[in-house]
Amino acid sequence: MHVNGLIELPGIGEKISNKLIDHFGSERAALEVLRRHDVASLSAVPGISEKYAVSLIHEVIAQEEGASIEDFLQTPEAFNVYDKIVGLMRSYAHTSYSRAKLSTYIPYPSNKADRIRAIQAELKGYIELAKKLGNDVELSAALKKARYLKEPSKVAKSRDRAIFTDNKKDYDRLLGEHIDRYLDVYCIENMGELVDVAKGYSQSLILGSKFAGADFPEDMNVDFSEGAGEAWWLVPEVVISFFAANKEPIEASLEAIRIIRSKSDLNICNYLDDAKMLELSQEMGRITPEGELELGVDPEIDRLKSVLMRYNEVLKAALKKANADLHDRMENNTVTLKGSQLLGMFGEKGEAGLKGMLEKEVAKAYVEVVGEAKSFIKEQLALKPFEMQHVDLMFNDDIVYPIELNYRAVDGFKNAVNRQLVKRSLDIKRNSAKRLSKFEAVCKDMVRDTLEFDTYFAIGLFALDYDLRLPAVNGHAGIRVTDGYNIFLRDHAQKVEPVSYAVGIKVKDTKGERVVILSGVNSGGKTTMLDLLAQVVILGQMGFPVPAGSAEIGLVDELLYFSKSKGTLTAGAFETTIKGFSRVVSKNSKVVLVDELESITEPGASAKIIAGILETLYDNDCSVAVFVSHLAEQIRENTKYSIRVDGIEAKGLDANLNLIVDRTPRYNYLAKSTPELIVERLTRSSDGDKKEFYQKLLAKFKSKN
Ligand SMILES: Nc1ncnc2c1ncn2[C@@H]1O[C@H](COP(=O)(O)OP(=O)(O)OP(=O)(O)O)[C@@H](O)[C@H]1O
Repeated sequence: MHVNGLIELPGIGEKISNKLIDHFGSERAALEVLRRHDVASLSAVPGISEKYAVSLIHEVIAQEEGASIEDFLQTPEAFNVYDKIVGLMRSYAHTSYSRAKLSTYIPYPSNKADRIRAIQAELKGYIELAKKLGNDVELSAALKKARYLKEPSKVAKSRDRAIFTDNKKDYDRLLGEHIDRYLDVYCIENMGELVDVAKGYSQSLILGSKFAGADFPEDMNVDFSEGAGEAWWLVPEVVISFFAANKEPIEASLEAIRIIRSKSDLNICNYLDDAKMLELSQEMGRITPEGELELGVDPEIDRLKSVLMRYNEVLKAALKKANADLHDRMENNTVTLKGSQLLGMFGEKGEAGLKGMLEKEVAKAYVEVVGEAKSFIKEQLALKPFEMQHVDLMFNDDIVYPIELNYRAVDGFKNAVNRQLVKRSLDIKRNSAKRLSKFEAVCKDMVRDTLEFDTYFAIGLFALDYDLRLPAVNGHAGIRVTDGYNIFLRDHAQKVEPVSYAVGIKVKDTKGERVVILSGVNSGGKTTMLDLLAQVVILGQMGFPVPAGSAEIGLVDELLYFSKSKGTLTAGAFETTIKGFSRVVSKNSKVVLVDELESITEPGASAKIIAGILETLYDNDCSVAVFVSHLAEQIRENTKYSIRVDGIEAKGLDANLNLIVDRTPRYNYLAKSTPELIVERLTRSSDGDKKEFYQKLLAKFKSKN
């Protein structure tokens, strides 16, 4: 892009520029978004609507290519046709990225013939691709989930872990990499200091060899980096967070690429071979969108997690059962006291003696019940011997009833399990982060290319659905449409009749006249024909396929489309309209389409004005023009130029006396007007005096022709 700074672009003031820099992080990043024509990212900036984003991209294109959409589409009606076409096309996009991006394609002027042909060449492949992949529901589902990758929300700083380096160089590097956003980082001189500071953390990550082999206190959890302490080792959760936050679009892109490659010849994202695709998708399958490890990745982690989740409920159940069992066992017990034992109660040892004696009676049952409770806990939580040591401590050796748990021991148990989980998760996350970290840049490219694919694929699908074909493109202004149809008629109830027409290009029965009048019956399809020609010019000059069995366009620089005015204009509006027509004077090559200009004023004056405009266009070698008018004869009377008149004729009346219209214009033919046909219908459907009267009127028409 030739634009060096945001502020150089029209439409971007200081306020917007700051907003963009703020949102994208730097001016460079913002310019990159503009350079990519990425409307979707641009319109995600607060305060920037999609419409404004599209207009900014059009400015960028104007700077890059020296071609602006306003230069080509010279009238609101021309814009309207463009907007409607793009609107139809957008409905074929699967992603909001491509939907927005489709609005950035513009019709190019004639000096961009190479660009137009290059787009045509690229689209040719995508039209073929749409035939192969258009009905693939899996591809469509995958593409719908693709979207631009986002930065993950910030990972919270860990209070459990800290990094200790033994040298200033590593320390400065870590700060430079902003690792201190996620972990405390220390540069430590000696062992004493290290042990002192490390006390505040449950895990100490040590970089450098100074402390290797040193005697650390037993309760200190130390981890030595084998390498230079890269991000994946120090803060694997940060590396993983990017992939976790973007799990859906990354996996969707992988799936889309897999389908595209397996069902077509397109080697999309060729920098990612099948082995790498497999590795990436396996790694992605191991993490959850929250950045945790998926269930099943490591059975030990699953077990530890399940222990932490269920231990409370299992302990409660064990306790309840133990108390019930003890109660049941003792319920049927009777104790027989010998007389001496009974008397002993009143002796020196008193009640204590009796309790000691009774304890023996309960002890067996108590030990058995507690033993069963421990086994139950072990079995339910699948505990390991080391964890069972904590469970042992939960039960009192001395008999108490009801049996109670020692809650300090329960806490110790929970902490021990948690420590194991944290350590093991860290190890496994490090492995994942190490493997994933090499894919970060690749993922960005891959998702971008998938979204770009969807943009062209949408055009391919649109072309397939509307049966569009690439036109032949040549240098001199002209349009030929064979078996064309107006795409805006698609949803009409009537069957669309294909039409053929040419202006500025020689076909049978013409001399390739560039400026013509199109006459015809009311509702014959004249406006529909002008719309079709506008569609062909716009799509053709975008490098896109057009709605015709075959078509040829001579490239021009401007399209001027003027639709029918709603009635006679006031003097002021009339003046404005004529001023609008003064644009035809420019020497630029152009296509001019005008619908019934006569209705702006009285017929006599209109015919003179139209004749003048036609002469001006006639004198410009590189203009083509189609004027729809009912005043063909009067216009011809007002000019010495030989202007071709074509006509959409009603061939007559059918058995029900309805008009039979041939929608394809007949060259060099002034079509009968509807009034004449109506008089003919009245003649045929009446008799007697009335028939005679209608015949007389009809004869007037005939004599005029
Ligand atoms: N090729 C076609 N196939 C099917 N229907 C068509 C075709 N062309 C036009 N029509 C239908 O005929 C009707 C009249 O078309 P249109 O408005 O283009 O005629 P018109 O000649 O411009 O009429 P008017 O002289 O009243 O302005 C519309 O409903 C349109 O959908």
